[in-house]
Amino acid sequence: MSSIISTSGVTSTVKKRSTPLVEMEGISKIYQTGTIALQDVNLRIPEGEFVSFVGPSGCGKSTIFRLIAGLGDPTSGTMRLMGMDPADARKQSDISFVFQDATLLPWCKVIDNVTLPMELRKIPKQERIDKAMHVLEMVGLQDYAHALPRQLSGGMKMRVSIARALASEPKLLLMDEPFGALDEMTRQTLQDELLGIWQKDKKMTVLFVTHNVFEAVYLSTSIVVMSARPGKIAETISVPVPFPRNENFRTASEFSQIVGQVSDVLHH
Ligand SMILES: Nc1ncnc2c1ncn2[C@@H]1O[C@H](COP(=O)(O)OP(=O)(O)OP(=O)(O)O)[C@@H](O)[C@H]1O
Repeated sequence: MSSIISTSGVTSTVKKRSTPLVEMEGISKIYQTGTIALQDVNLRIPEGEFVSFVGPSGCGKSTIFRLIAGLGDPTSGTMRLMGMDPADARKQSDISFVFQDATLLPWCKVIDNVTLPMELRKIPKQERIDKAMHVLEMVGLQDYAHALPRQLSGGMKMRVSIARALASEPKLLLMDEPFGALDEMTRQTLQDELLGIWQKDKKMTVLFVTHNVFEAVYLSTSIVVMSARPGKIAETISVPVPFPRNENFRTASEFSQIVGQVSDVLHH
């Protein structure tokens, strides 16, 4: 089991020898308003991990994602993606985003929503349709390719959003509270589907923001627990439980023990 990462000043063991997919060293971000969103963040995430970020509102989770995606620069510190300068890495490989709001274009059919980013990147029409149908099948929506978003439930809309993100075969998938607006049953179904997709493609790394500690423990190989004002990594907790995980894990003593461990760090 590879593990990650570090907390401010303390770097934990990285058993995997390959270049980390995401590497942050002494990253700070101060917005123009003077808010110190991140202070001295050190992070090393090997390829193929599923890492969740939890922490109080405003601790800088989305800021970390924005820096990785290139939506703004750090105030200080160094960052490398896939062992490269971030701008070069972003040109070479895809980084996809999924947000809490599925952000589908309401007047476009499901398939057109999924193919749109590929169209913008000038991928030939037949190729983008083939890829879109493939990812829609992965999320079980192949029969809804020609439906409009308003004909779908909240969970189905999120599946379309995930399919759209997967269509470009990203090396890195950033998910910012994707299941936050869904009911518990739908959320759990989508968690299992997402894990199934991630396991099929061992090279895709997923970074996942959630406020739900149970969700973080169920999904992740490691959990980055953050603290606020200023935003820092309080601790990184490994979840050394093999995949595939299923309902039995949710009721296992190991599960509640790790939930307790994460909650303890969150509340201190
Ligand atoms: N564009 C911005 N300009 C100024 N301050 C900002 C900006 N974006 C975020 N902040 C501030 O930076 C801090 C970190 O915000 P961020 O959105 O990264 O936190 P978060 O952990 O994702 O929060 P939440 O869990 O509520 O989504 C907050 O205090 C926020 O108000």
